[in-house]
Amino acid sequence: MFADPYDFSPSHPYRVSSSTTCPRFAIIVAGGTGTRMGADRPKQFLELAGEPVLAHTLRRFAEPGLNVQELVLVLPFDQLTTWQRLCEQYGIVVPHTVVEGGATRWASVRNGLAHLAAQTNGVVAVHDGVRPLTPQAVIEATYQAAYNHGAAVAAVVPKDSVRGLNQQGSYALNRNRLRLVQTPQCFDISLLRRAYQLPELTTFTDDASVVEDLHPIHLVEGDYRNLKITTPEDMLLAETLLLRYSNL
Ligand SMILES: Nc1ccn([C@@H]2O[C@H](COP(=O)(O)OP(=O)(O)OP(=O)(O)O)[C@@H](O)[C@H]2O)c(=O)n1
Ligand SMILES: C[C@](O)(CO)[C@H](O)COP(=O)(O)O
Repeated sequence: MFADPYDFSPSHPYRVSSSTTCPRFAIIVAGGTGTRMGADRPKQFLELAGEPVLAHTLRRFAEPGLNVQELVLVLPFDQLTTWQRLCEQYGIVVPHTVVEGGATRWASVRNGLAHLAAQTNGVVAVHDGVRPLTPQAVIEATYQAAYNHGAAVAAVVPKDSVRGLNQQGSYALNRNRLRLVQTPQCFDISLLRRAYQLPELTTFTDDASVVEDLHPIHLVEGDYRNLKITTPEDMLLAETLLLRYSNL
């Protein structure tokens, strides 16, 4: 269904050293306000199974087996002390660096990337702070695939039928030729930096859409449990999944 993420052909330009020695970084974007959630605070701070959503997400990337060197957390500029208080209240001790976000997701990623300006070599993952259920295997496979291909994104096959809209009404789309895109989205760090030096477009919805004019995007099999908390019912679903799958 997906191209093999472990393509070890010797000629690939991105395979310059063994993947275990290639530095890994992560930018967790949590600079949004959560308008669609409609809660009394940004959804990344809501309590999910006893902890803020963001604490679950950070822990996924702090797993020792992943070997992530630096975790950059992007927050709304006016919520830095809120997060500091939550860390104290819930005893969140995952090492991370906090960076102020921007007006759009694109601007938040760019700020996170600016913090990694000294890093010239390695793979960087960009991940939504509101995806607290990403399995380790998906994170590892996406880092690996970016090491092998330069740019890799987790995605799943749509489960529902899909229709496009036209002047007459709507028409059926072949869902076997479509993918629903998730995060993490992992990139060679120099490639991502080049892409984020270009102007922001209104068509950008994720990092793959920022990079794709410069480099092909390799798809890695994602996971249906890797949901993005967007509207209130997602909180119920996420809580159920977290309790059911404690060892994702
Ligand atoms: N200026 C922004 C906007 C979004 N994000 C982050 O990007 C991820 C995906 O965005 P989305 O689910 O749309 O979050 P919000 O923008 O907070 O939600 P909404 O669109 O409903 O306001 C979230 O982790 C969000 O915090 C960000 O870092 N900076
Ligand atoms: C990046 C993303 O999570 C991939 O599915 C998604 O595009 C974010 O979209 P949103 O418009 O910020 O909700």
